[in-house]
Amino acid sequence: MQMELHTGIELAVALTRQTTLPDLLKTATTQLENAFGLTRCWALELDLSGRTLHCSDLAETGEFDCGDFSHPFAHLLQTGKARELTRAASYRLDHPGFQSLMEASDRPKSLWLEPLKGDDGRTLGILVLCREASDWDGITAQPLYRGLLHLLKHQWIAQLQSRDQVWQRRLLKRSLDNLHDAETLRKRSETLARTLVGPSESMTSLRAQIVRAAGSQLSVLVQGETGCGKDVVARGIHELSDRADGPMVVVNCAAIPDSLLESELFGHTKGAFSGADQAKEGLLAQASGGTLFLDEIGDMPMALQSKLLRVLESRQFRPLGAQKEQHSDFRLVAATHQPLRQSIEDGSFRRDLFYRLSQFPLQIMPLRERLDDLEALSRHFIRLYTEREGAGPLGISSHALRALATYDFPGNARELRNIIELACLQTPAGDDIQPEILRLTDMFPGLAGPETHGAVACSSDEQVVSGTEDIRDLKAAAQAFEAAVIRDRLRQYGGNRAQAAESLGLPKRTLAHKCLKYQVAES
Ligand SMILES: Nc1ncnc2c1ncn2[C@@H]1O[C@H](COP(=O)(O)OP(=O)(O)OP(=O)(O)O)[C@@H](O)[C@H]1O
Repeated sequence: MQMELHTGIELAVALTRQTTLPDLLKTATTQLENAFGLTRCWALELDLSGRTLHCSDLAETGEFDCGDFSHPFAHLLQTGKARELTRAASYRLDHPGFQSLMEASDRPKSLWLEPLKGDDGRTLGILVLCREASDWDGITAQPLYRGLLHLLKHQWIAQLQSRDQVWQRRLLKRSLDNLHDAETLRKRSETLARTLVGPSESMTSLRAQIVRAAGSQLSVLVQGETGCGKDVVARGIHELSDRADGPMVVVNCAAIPDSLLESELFGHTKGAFSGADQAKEGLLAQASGGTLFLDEIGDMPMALQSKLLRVLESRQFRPLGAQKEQHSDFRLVAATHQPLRQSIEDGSFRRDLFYRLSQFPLQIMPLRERLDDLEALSRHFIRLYTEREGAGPLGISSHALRALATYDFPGNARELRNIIELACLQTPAGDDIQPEILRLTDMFPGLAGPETHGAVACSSDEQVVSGTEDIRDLKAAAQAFEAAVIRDRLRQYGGNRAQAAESLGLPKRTLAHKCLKYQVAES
């Protein structure tokens, strides 16, 4: 009796010391084997779904489907009653997992199958006791056996509960993290909405994408018609990124002559070419730690595209005339109003560079397709005007907003801004902008869409001459004519600037400049 008590206490201490369920089951089965002279003891654990018993000691075959009655455990779980199984009976069961359990137990003469349930009736699993004798009552009736089982069940439940708690804590943490992410996303989108204005669905979704893009290091390609806000988007990405304290270097690839673009980007050593009397750091190097914004990337010459691709792959580059390569840790944002896929087909843009640039593609819808943004944008531009000029109109009338909504804004938000600023100039401080002040069609008639083409916008000499009596401002009329011709020519060549420029006897860059100036969209 004394001995049994001593053994019982030792076993209990060993069981209560285990901190994981596998350790607990391992300790319990070893103790049962030692204390009762078993040849083997197995613990099978019921999984959370309650459909499968697992025996981790039987690596590959240790899974027992609770609905499969070709092994004895399904029946045992159903009845909930412990029972003996003889070696002879075991041969009749052809379940492969059960047969490997028998093999691993050296085919004992008798098995005792003991289902284990918690006090709440929840089934925990099964103990399988193996032995060369059939006298199970001699063991199962012992207080030590009953006591051990009781303690095992208690500890088993404690382990499951702590596993549940860990799981719950993890779930809670994950939900909190998600909530936190969503909250951060919402706050950043709100901040962005102060500079990238517009309540439309497409603007709201664009802001959310910008916040996501800003949180990554992926190269971003911003596409959209001229004047639709690509520059604002690029700045938003930089300012919301963890590089916000670093530089944002902006390069307009269309504005720098081809011959200079490479040395501007890569920099050069002293004497690298005639005229290079000073070494100059390139824009790639200046952008290190920050963001490099390559605007109008579609205008980058082919030879430079290959070099840029190499830089993007390694962030290494060699200034002109230099022996050594340099490293620059910049994040790239590129933008274009050109349909780059078309340029790839035409052979004027590298496909591999396109894919490198557009790891995170962003598309800005033209203003005419998101008229929901008109009012907010107009008020935003009025506010900017009054802040800058110190005075100006109070707002804009609903009639004026309706008038704006009838216009198709080929120059997008930039054109709206110009229209609003001109209207601000003509509206007395404290008044609202009225529709008659808005110069939607007469600033650049050629830009206002086919239905508003006036005489000046037509390309026929006769019509131009016949419309001259209306002209009050020769410079504006000449510009309008120029814009209309460019617009028509671009239409004729399906938006291909190179062909349009050639047909007008203009360098491509001059045409690009004029398109920017007159807000001429490609098609
Ligand atoms: N959603 C917007 N919210 C506030 N301002 C905007 C928005 N979109 C454009 N703007 C304003 O419109 C003008 C033109 O925008 P931006 O220069 O970003 O256009 P872009 O697409 O880069 O033009 P381009 O094709 O000529 O490079 C800027 O004054 C800019 O601040």
